[in-house]
Amino acid sequence: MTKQPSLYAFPTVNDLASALRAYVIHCQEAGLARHGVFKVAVSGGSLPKTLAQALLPPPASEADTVKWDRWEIFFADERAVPLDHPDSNYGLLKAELLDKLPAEAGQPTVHPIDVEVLDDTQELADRYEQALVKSFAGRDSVRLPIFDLLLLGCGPDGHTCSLFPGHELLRETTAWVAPIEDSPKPPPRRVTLTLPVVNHAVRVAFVATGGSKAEVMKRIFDADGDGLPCALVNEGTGERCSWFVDNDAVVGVGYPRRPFNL
Ligand SMILES: O=C1O[C@H](COP(=O)(O)O)[C@@H](O)[C@H](O)[C@H]1O
Repeated sequence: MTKQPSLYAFPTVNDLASALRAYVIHCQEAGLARHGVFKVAVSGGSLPKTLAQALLPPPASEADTVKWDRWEIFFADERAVPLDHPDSNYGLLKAELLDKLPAEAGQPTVHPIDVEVLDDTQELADRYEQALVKSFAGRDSVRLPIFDLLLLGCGPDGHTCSLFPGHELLRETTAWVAPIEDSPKPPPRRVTLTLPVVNHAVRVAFVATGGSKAEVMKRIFDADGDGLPCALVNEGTGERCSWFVDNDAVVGVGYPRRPFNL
C-alpha cells in the first residue's frame, strides 16, 4: 500500500461530491465501530458548500445513510467573531448545511466557540481546547485528541485551518488549539487546531476546487511542498490523507491521480 496521500480528481464538483459522501460515510462507520460516535472537525471557506452538496441528498440505501445524530462536529478553525457574523465558520456551516438537515435525520452535536470571550483569543483557544478535552476524555489520559476525520480546505496560499505559510504557529507542539492575532487573510483574530492535532487524526480529507487552487497544488504536490501548511499535513499523515479535487484545481499537476475506491 502506498504511503503517499491519495489525489482523487473529478470532472465536476458533483462527481467529487458523491465520492466525498462515500468516503465520509466510510469514516463514519469506522468511527462508530470504534467508539459509538463520529468525531469530525470541519473547515470554513468553500468547504461547507461542497459538503452540503455531498451530504444533504437523501440516502440511496441503508449503507448510504449519514447518521447525523451520532456526529460530534468541531471546527478546524474559527474566526473570533459572533456566531451570526458573516465571517463565522460556524455561521457558514449552519447556513449551508446544519439548517438544511431534515428534522427526521436527527441532529448532530455541534461545538461552536465560546463567544463570551471573543476579546481574548488565548482564552477563546483555551476554552475550545477544554471542549476537546471533555469530549476526548481528559487531557491527562490523552496526549492528543484523535479525530475520526478532519475535513479541510486549502487556501490559494497553501494555508489550511488557520495555519498560514511561514507563521510561527506551525512550530506549536504542545497546545491542541492555538490563537492567532495576525492572520494574513482577514479577519486577523482566530483560533485553530494545531498541526500535531491535525496530523494525529485517523483520516484527513482536503477538498479543493476551482482554477484558483492550481498553482498552489503544483507547489504542494510537484515541488517539495515549500513548507506550506497543506504540504506539512501531507507529510505528517501520508496514506491517511486524501485530496478530493476537481480537474480545474489540478491543471498542470503531475502527481498521479488515483481512481477513487474505498
Ligand atoms: O480562512 C479560511 O480559509 C480556508 C480556505 O478557504 P477556501 O475558501 O480557499 O476553501 C478555510 O479552510 C478555513 O477554514 C478558513 O478559516
